[in-house]
Amino acid sequence: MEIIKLDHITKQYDDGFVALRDINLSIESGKFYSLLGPSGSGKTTILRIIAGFAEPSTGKVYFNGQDITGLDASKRHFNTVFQNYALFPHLNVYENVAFGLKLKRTPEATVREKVKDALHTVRLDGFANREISELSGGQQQRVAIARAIINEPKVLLLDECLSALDKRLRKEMQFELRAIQKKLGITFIFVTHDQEEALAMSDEIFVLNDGQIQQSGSPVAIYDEPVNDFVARFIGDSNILPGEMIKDFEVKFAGKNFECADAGITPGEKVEVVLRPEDLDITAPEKGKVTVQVLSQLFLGDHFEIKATGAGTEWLIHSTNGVKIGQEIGLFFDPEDIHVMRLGETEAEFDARLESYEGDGEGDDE
Ligand SMILES: Nc1ncnc2c1ncn2[C@@H]1O[C@H](COP(=O)(O)OP(=O)(O)OP(=O)(O)O)[C@@H](O)[C@H]1O
Repeated sequence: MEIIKLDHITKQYDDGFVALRDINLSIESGKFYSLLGPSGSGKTTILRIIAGFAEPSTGKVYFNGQDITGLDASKRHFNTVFQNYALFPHLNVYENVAFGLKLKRTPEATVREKVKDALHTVRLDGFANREISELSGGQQQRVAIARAIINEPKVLLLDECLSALDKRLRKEMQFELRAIQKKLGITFIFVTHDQEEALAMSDEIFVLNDGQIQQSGSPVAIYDEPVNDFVARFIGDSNILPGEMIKDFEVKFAGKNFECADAGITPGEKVEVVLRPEDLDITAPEKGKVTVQVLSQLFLGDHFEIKATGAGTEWLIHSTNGVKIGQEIGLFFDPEDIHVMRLGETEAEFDARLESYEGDGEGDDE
C-alpha cells in the first residue's frame, strides 16, 4: 500500500540553485527504501521535504493519499535519525530515549515501559543508566534509533546515519537496522552514498544524480539492469564498452558479434554494453569469447581484481583464482551477462521500451 508519494517535486534554493528536478516517487508501507547518490545529488533535500523541514518549490507530498505539502514537521507521523545522532550529551540513555514521550506528558509508568521496549528492540537492555559519553559509536547510534522509534512513527527517515561508524560496526548496524525494520514493520527511508550499503539493506533503491532519479527498483534489478552509464558506474564495478546493436538478441562490441538478451533497439543503433567484472570467467585462451593479456592483479581478501587488455579495450575481472602478469587468458560470459544500454536513455524510456517489446508477444516470458 502506498504510504508516501512525491508528485513532480522540484526544489530551488534561495540562491537560485536547483537541487531537485521533477522528483516522482512512491513509497509503500512496511518496506526498506534507500535514496542513493553521490554527494550533492539531492538525497537530503528529498528527506527534508518528506520530513517537513523543507518546502518544495513546486509539487506535492502525499501521506496516505492526503496532501501534506504545507504541514508542519511535528504534525507528520515521521521521525528522523540524523547523521550526528543529535543525542543530548547531558542526559543519560533513559532520558534521551524518553525525551519525546515526556514532552507529550505521557504517564511515567508508560514511559518506563516504552523505553524498556525500545531499548530491547535495539539490543541495549541494561544500558538505561549509562551516560552518552560512556557509549561506543554503534551504541550511540542505537540510542538514536530507540529515541526515534519510541514515538511509533509510521515512517522512519535515516540520514547517512551509519557514516560515522568504522567498517565492521557499520556492517553490524546494517544487519541490525534491517532487523529492526522487519521487526517493527514500519517504512524506513535511508539516505546513503554507499552503494554496497544500499544494495545490502534495501527492498527498493532510488538512484539519484544531479537532482533527478536515474533509476528505481530492487537491488538486483538495479545491479543487473542499469538503465544508463551513470547507474552502471555508480552501482558496483563495470566494464562499459561502446557497441552497436546488430538485431534483436545480437550486439557487436570489442570487434565481434555476440548473442545477448536485449531486444527492442533499432539495428545499427550505437549502444553501451555493460559487463560486470564478476561475470567474466577466466578460461584457456582458445575457449574464451575474447582473448586478453593480464596487466595487473590485486588480492582483495575474497577475490582477485585483475586488469587485462585485449580486443581493443581494457578489462576488469573479479576472480577467485589468481593469474600471472603477462599471461594470455580467455574470457567467457553468457548472453545474459551482457547488458545493453541505449545512450542517454532514462528509466521511463527504458520501461516503455520493455513494455512495448513484451507487448508484441514476441518477447521472453521472463
Ligand atoms: N540551503 C541551501 N541553499 C543552497 N543550496 C543548497 C542548500 N542546501 C543544499 N543545497 C545544495 O543542494 C544540493 C543537494 O544537496 P543535498 O544536501 O540534498 O545533497 P545530498 O545528496 O544529500 O549530499 P550529501 O551526500 O553531501 O549530504 C547540493 O548541491 C547543495 O549544495
